[in-house]
Amino acid sequence: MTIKKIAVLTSGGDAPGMNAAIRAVVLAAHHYALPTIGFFSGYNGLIEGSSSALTPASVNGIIHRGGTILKSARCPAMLTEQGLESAATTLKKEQIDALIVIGGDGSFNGLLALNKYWSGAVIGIPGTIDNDIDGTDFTIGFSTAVNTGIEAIDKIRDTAEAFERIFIVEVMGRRSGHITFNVGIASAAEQILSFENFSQTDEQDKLSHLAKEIKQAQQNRHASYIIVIAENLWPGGATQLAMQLKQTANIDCTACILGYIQRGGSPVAKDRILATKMGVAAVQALIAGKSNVMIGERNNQLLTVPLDVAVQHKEKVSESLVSAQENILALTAQ
Ligand SMILES: Nc1ncnc2c1ncn2[C@@H]1O[C@H](COP(=O)(O)OP(=O)(O)O)[C@@H](O)[C@H]1O
Ligand SMILES: O=P(O)(O)OC[C@H]1O[C@](O)(COP(=O)(O)O)[C@@H](O)[C@@H]1O
Repeated sequence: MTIKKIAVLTSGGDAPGMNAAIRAVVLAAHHYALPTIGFFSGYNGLIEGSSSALTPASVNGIIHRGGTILKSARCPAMLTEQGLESAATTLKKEQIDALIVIGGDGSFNGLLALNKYWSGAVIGIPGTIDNDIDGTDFTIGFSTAVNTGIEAIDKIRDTAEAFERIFIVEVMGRRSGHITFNVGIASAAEQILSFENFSQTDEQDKLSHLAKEIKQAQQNRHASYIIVIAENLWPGGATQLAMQLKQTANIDCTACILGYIQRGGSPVAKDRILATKMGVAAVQALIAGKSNVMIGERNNQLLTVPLDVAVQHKEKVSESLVSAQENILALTAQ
């Protein structure tokens, strides 16, 4: 099928670098003389027919901006037959031949579902701070989120040192520990608690182990102590863990939830460049007749990955990272 007109949208949790990806898609499409339109607010824009033509002028001056000029959303209507039919109707009405979606695994599942209602070509670009997509070493936004987490914890470390305090810092990642392990290791956290090294059945053991470790560190006059914990891991989160340490071992901890700060801000160089390469590759993949694939990058080489493979969640946080933390770097191991 010859591609004559393409559409692009951003969906799911926004990620720094999404604007850089939009820009690259629009500039590459312009280069190949393909008119492009952007749909607003994720799949809502498709269902409601909310869109705007995108030209090189529309993407001028956005490469350094966090968030997404096309806005993003979680769109429950896409989980219904009616929603999918409306989305397909809009694409047909606008005479779109190909749709590029910048988002996470949920957004890719949306593309796979849409396929049954619309025969155009679909391409995914991995944009999520969580890095939880198979077939690519990195997703757009992950590097910036990790840097933001490190910068925040470096600051927390200063006050923790001054007051000899224990902090429990909760970071994002939905159900995967890429952010937790990378931020924890790079900020020299004394402990990292994530899905890869903790299960909820270990709760009581972990609590007494942590209490023992913290008391040992206090005896050894470690001035500060930082535990980095993944969101959705400990029942009740960092605040509850701090309360339990107080109740069971009389240890005072301060809980600090980094939250959405990790999703915003200007993308670091790595995300701008990854996003730009992937945006160009997405348009080229369409021209080459590809569909139902995600653009990924492995060992610095761009590649295409079937969308149904990208969403499998088989790839985990590197074992060497987990093992280095557990056996060498954690205060426990020293
Ligand atoms: N199985 C599915 N079928 C159709 N659409 C889906 C499906 N899963 C997710 N989506 C769409 O993709 C959107 C984004 O997914 P979500 O999981 O929230 O974020 P992300 O893409 O960042 O993982 C959802 O709000 C929904 O509109
Ligand atoms: O913005 P919401 O809907 O509260 O979602 C929060 C979730 O979004 C994220 O920031 C990004 O996740 P996705 O990219 O999968 O949407 C997660 O780290 C976090 O768990």
